[in-house]
Amino acid sequence: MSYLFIVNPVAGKGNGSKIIPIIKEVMDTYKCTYEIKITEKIGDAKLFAEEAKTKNFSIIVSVGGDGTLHEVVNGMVGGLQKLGVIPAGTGNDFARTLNISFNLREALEILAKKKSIPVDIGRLNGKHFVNFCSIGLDALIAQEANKIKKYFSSTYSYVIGVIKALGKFKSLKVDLIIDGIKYNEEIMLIAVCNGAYYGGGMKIAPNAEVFDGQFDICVVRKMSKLKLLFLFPTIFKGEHVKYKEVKMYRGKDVQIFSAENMNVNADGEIIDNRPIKFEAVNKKIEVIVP
Ligand SMILES: Nc1ncnc2c1ncn2[C@@H]1O[C@H](COP(=O)(O)OP(=O)(O)OP(=O)(O)O)[C@@H](O)[C@H]1O
Repeated sequence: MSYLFIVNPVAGKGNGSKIIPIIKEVMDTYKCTYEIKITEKIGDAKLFAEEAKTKNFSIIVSVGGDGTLHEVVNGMVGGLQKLGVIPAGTGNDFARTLNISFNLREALEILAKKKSIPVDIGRLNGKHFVNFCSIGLDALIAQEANKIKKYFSSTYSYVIGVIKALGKFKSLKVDLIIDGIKYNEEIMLIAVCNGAYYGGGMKIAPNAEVFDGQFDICVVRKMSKLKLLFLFPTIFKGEHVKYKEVKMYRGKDVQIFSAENMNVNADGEIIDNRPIKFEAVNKKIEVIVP
């Protein structure tokens, strides 16, 4: 049983590189065989995970944040290896959903114990995502937050992103089709969630389960920007669902059409993608969990 650690050294403002001696120490203690590969640029994590599919590794470990994990999963999907998640990024929302400890030594010990469960992932026009995808105000917030998140905490970057994006954003008219049922909506944002958290700990889909084969879909309908400012802090505890403008749906196939331009925020990375068609893929990846 051999581990491949794919380490993003710049994740979490440099957390990724600090963890390497701890990986060696814990893996040696548990007498595990392992290899460490360090990413140098965007795309490396996906490439390393893809290459590992034909090699003798049984567990591929993403050491970084949700962006690194997104790449690793896209590289390893279709292979036989299990996935390990070491939360060394700024947000680490998927690790939060899976209850993986943010204490790196504890997270490594979880890996060494090798207990695993099958989890769902999402597919967007042939590519995959682990945690969520969103459109609307949310994608604009991520764009703004990404510009500054190297310098500030993820929550602070997110809040600044909200304020900047609110200044620019106009609501979007969309056709939302969930499992064949069409809803005409005018929205501020739609989040299609596999996991419960996004944005560094915001509980956007409080009842989401990663093994039910379905997405939890959060639709925030058109509202005044002032009201939205009051709504945002309530997402941290999942209390936004009490607002009448917030509607939660559940479904396996989700399509979104709009005459207007839509960017998609996929696990925190912005992609321009049309048509937008999400598909929940049930129990696609075996993940090491506590
Ligand atoms: N050596 C590198 N130099 C610069 N960027 C890199 C390097 N290796 C990987 N990357 C890119 O860094 C980006 C950010 O990584 P990641 O999302 O894992 O960390 P984070 O932003 O700190 O965490 P989170 O997404 O949980 O907030 C990813 O898009 C990844 O492709």
